[in-house]
Amino acid sequence: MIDLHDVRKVFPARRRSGEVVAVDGVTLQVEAGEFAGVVGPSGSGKSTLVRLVNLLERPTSGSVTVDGRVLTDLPDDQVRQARRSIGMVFQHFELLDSRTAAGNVEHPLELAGVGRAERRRRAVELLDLVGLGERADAHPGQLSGGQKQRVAIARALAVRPKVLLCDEATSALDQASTTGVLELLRRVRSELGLTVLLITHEMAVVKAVCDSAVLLERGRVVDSGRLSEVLTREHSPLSDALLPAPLADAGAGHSGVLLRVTVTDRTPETVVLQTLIGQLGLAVEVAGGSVETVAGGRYGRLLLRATGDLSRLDGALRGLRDDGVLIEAVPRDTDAVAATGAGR
Ligand SMILES: Nc1ncnc2c1ncn2[C@@H]1O[C@H](COP(=O)(O)OP(=O)(O)OP(=O)(O)O)[C@@H](O)[C@H]1O
Repeated sequence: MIDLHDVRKVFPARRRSGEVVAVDGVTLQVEAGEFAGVVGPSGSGKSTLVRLVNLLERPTSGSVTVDGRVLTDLPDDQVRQARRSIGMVFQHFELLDSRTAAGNVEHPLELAGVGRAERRRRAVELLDLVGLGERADAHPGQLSGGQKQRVAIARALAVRPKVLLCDEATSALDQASTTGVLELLRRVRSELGLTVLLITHEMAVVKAVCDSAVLLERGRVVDSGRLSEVLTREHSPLSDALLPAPLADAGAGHSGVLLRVTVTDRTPETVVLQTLIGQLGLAVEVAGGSVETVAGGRYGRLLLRATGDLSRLDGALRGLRDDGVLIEAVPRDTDAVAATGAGR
């Protein structure tokens, strides 16, 4: 549904001479119906990338294809037309203060030449869909942040887009509103069969709603994949960003062996504990880490400390790894560094 090929965007630098390469040769695909996230540190090119998808920014080079149309081949007037099948939601809502909630939702329909009665009917329907049917006549100043974002989502859906772009859509919201807006986005994605591309700097947002994610750094894709696959990787920039490593001092200064375990749906920690405690008779404690539910599966990273007769441990670890369990002993004299992944 969204296909970027070797896209590059170069801006003239704002406060100095020279250029800024905001997006540097990005190739990515988002399938129809997929909920994809783009994450990365500040300045990594996320906002620019999302604006390249609907050609709010024209790429310096490379191609952008949405729903089978190569937007980068189209002249500006046809791009404006094509943009109608792409909705966009912004961090700060960008609602018109002078208009009511319904008036804001009607706005893109007005621009598209839809008649008054049909506009109103559609606005009421969409405000119902986002749970704001009762507030159709409220002005943005009378609505909470979460409600304003719901109006903005209804407005983005007014022209029946196939693709919804979300630029830090929950970054200005408190936790409760964030949860509500993310649930709404998931629901409209399913009910309307949308493809969603969401950019965020918050990993929790990606874990809550995305099927797949792309990690950007300095305008380049450094890692990507479906979450259910990324989270089963022992070491990767994206899996490290999504699953926090155990605390640095979790294992320092203690006896026994520290073991780092990546928990996945297929290899739950019970398999490891059964081997270490049940078969080897070791005492095992959790020295750090967490396990959470992401994309419908259980994933996490645990740091275990095993004590007792360790003579058969190496063989047992080999057996576990042969069975697909992601487990490794943390080298003794670099416990703390290795446990955080900082030594990599
Ligand atoms: N219109 C512009 N003119 C010049 N430089 C720009 C322009 N837009 C973005 N940049 C630069 O491009 C780089 C990427 O910016 P962008 O806003 O896309 O990153 P980001 O990952 O969204 O950052 P943040 O999370 O802080 O919003 C930055 O160095 C930024 O200063």
